[in-house]
Amino acid sequence: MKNHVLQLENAEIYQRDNLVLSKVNLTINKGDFYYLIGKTGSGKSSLMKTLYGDLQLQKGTGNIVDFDLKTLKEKQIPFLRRKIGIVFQDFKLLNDRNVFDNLQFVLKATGWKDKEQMKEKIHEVLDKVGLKSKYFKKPYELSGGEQQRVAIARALLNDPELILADEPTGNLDPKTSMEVMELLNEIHKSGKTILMATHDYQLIVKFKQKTLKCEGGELFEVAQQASA
Ligand SMILES: Nc1ncnc2c1ncn2[C@@H]1O[C@H](COP(=O)(O)OP(=O)(O)OP(=O)(O)O)[C@@H](O)[C@H]1O
Repeated sequence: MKNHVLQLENAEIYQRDNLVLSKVNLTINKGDFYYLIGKTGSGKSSLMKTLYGDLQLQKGTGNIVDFDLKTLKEKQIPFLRRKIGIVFQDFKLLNDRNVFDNLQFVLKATGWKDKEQMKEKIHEVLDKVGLKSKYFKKPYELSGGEQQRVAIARALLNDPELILADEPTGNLDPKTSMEVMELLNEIHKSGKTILMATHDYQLIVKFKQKTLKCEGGELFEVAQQASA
């Protein structure tokens, strides 16, 4: 039985005409947690963007949650994004609506219709991130850590096969970063697969996981406590 949710073989990652990473070979299996580290400009975000269909995979092969990245068409991208949860550094919540409506917006956009089922799902994911009582708050009424928890709840809505987190603690202070990391760790332990780009070596040392590094235009696995 196929066990991987992501597989790249001899992939080349481009930003326009610039080759950012070459010879990328990567397999992420169900239940894995990988950090993605590397100096600024080394290609972490470019790799992430390729994985969620924001950049086209031009060379090599790539398969993510059963989508072929090489032949991925614009109209398939929303379907790909239903099967992966994405968490960004800057949360990307809609400030003109409350937490509940932020989450309902995503459910409606991904095909949910039944109001009761949506309500149940929203309360379930908010409960998971410890924010059940704050569903009526607007994002700007929440702390940075709480906003990131909402973004994580949003990523969980469609029970994703893979969570891609691009610097999820990048805008948070060290204590809040630890709390968000503990949450991601819990989510991982509940069976989710996670790939997380980060600069935060304190987190990497405290929460040891397998680690990939972008360096010199290539990607490779490193020992767990490596520093940049
Ligand atoms: N939109 C873009 N157009 C052209 N080149 C880009 C674009 N975005 C990034 N690049 C270039 O691609 C390379 C990799 O950048 P990328 O953002 O993937 O690095 P990163 O490791 O995520 O850096 P950071 O840690 O600062 O976020 C850099 O040389 C960068 O200048």
